[in-house]
Amino acid sequence: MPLSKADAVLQPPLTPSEEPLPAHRFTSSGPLTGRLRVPGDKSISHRAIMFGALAVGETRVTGLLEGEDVMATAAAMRAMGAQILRRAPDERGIAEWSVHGVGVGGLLQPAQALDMGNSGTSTRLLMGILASHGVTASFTGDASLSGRPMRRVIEPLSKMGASFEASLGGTLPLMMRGALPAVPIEYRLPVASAQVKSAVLLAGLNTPGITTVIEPVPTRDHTERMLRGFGAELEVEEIDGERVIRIHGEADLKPQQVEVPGDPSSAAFFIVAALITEGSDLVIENVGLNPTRAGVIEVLRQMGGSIEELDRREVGGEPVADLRVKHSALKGIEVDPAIAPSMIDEFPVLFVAAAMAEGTTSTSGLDELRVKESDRLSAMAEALTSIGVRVVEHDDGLDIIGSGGAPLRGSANEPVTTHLDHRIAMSMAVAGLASKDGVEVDDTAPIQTSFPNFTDLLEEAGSAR
Ligand SMILES: O=C(O)C1=C[C@@H](OP(=O)(O)O)[C@@H](O)[C@H](O)C1
Ligand SMILES: C=C(OP(=O)(O)O)C(=O)O
Repeated sequence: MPLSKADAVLQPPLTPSEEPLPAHRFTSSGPLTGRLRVPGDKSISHRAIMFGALAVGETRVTGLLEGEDVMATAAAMRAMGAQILRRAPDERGIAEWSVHGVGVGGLLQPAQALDMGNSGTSTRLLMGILASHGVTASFTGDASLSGRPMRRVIEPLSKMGASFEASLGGTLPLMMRGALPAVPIEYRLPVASAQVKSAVLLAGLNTPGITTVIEPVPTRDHTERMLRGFGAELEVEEIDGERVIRIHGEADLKPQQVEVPGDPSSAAFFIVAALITEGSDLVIENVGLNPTRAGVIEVLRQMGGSIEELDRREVGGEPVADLRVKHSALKGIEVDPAIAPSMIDEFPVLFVAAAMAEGTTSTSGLDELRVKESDRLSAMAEALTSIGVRVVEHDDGLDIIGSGGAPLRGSANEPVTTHLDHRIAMSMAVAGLASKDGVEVDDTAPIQTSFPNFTDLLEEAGSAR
């Protein structure tokens, strides 16, 4: 379908700005109350655009996260032939995205390097998709992404026949050539990573035969759920405590209507903000509660947090509920490392909850946090220490000695450093709510990657100035 002029002007610019925003001071101002909705799930939004671009026909998506990471995925899929546009919001204010796909195997060679901005998910999943397309593509990214490990996908995708030229150390910028036909493999994940799992499964989509991924530790399963929803033949079996996932290649994907639930990783900032701010009683609507993502709720409850699930239902094939969160006296616990994969992005804000708890919270088994947008263990240890929290950093975790509910000191003079990491910026903003002097965050621009209206929502909920 050709784009009408009206539709065309609704295509937002998809290239992220790398301009830092001025430092912002987050301070306490009162309880968080009322009701709010966080934006759509980032993992599901990336996949909705990617799978829509690989289906034949029009996929429509509501609730899409319009953050820079997802826009980087959309720009890349456009550059390889998919038509992607945003329709004007309806009377309820809901904007719908339309993706006209090219079919599995139908992506075109991009004319320019694919700029992945800050997004690991875009990079690794697209490398998987292109591994079984006969195209050459280059990937670039910002300073944070250019430091993140890509060998974890290069290794299995090379076994499938793709070839790569990466920077020394296996990082971006890199150039790859997909294999046509690629060869199916059976791959046991050496690291608990949904991105690596997804890269191999997506390469399997256009590969003759059956590609198998064995997952010793379960990670988020949106790829499996959504690929099935788009009509791929995919089986999941549990054998000797491991998940064995098989995808049948040369698949035909059928376009879908996707409704993206609210992102539990974004909701976590507001859950912790309400738990640590006296007098808070906040409802966060429409939060995705896929069991492979909901670990943070369980851990915060173990710490004594009052988090109630209202109106449990299904949205877009995912369990969802409204969460009612009340201020609670938290206590420190030892966090079971086995729960880490189901809350891997929530540790920075969990450390803030721990800083306000009574006693010590110990965490371990978190080596993966060192290879996210920043080294999140050292970034959070440095940031929390600088606002007066007692933190002990270990190789694979942090121990945090909580204040027992007493306000944190805050950053009177020096802003905290966010290292181009949205989750460090938002976690330290939440810490600001519980501080005497407020917390100054050096650069809030990275927040645009996953939660563009974070500061506005925090203000609306009553606690930011
Ligand atoms: O598959 C995904 O959508 C994601 C997987 C996780 O990364 P890893 O697979 O590197 O753990 C997570 O940290 C990231 O935010 C999103
Ligand atoms: C790790 C994250 O994302 P990505 O790997 O896609 O950059 C995140 O959002 O916390």
